[in-house]
Amino acid sequence: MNEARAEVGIIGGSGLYELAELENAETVRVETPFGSPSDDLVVGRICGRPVAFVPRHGRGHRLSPTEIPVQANIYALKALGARQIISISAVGSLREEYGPGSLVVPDQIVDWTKSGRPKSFFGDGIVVHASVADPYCGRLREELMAAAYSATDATVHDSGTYICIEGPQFSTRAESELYRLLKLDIIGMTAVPEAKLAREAELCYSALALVTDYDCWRSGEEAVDADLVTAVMARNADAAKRTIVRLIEKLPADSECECQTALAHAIITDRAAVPPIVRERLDLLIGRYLTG
Ligand SMILES: CSC[C@H]1O[C@H](OP(=O)(O)O)[C@H](O)[C@@H]1O
Ligand SMILES: Nc1ncnc2[nH]cnc12
Repeated sequence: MNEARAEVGIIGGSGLYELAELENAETVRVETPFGSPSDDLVVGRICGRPVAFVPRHGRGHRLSPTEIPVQANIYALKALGARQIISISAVGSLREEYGPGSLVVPDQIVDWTKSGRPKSFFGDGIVVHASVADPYCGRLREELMAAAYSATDATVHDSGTYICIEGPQFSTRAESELYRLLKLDIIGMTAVPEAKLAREAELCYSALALVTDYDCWRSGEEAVDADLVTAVMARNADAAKRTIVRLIEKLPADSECECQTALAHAIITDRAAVPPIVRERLDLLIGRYLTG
């Protein structure tokens, strides 16, 4: 296993494929029992704190939301030592008040994915039922909001439900209207299974969502397309980067959190029945719960 080289992991989304703020940056290739991450990771320092970065779609945006090796990305960040993850995403808005250019720190997720993306590290002889009632870390959300307020002039929304669709197509107008009727706030294609796997890996996980568009529900507005998302992200990526730097600058060094014991009451399988090969594969994630 790799040495602990990161405290914080950053997952970059559409429009955020590099993090120039990382000092003494070094590229590292990490292999995991769940395959290769989206791309090489970069480890370095921000405000003296060790940080690892991975672009979830790969450099050059080669991976569709369905193709992202999310298990490998989360596992690789944990293997490098990260205990907290900040996810950066472009999202569409389903509400008038969440205008393009604003930032949202979501607090809930609705999973509307359909392809059967791998959503758990577990199975093959071990059953783990983690709670994702609150899929984002409350403590890290507070830190992230404070950082966004103080480091940017953008409007920051302190809550929002993110509906994760399968993609890669954007929604139909009827779908977009349906999501609005359901009182959902923002829409994207990547929060699932990322948030769920971070919880299974007992990592604190919070997201900074950058609103790029009004999807296709708003009359008088062009329906979203990829070029629009890219253009708005190009204008707003700096706000995300400033927020990350401020967050890391202020982040307490010893943040104890319940996310870090999320599986303490989640493993239902008789420990004696867990196959040795599964034990070995999951050692980094749950080895401490399988001893004895
Ligand atoms: C480029 S538009 C659609 C694309 O953007 C969002 O990605 P991410 O969450 O990684 O910023 C959305 O989920 C889609 O993957
Ligand atoms: N309208 C939208 N739908 C899904 N994903 C998005 N990412 C950015 N805008 C989006």
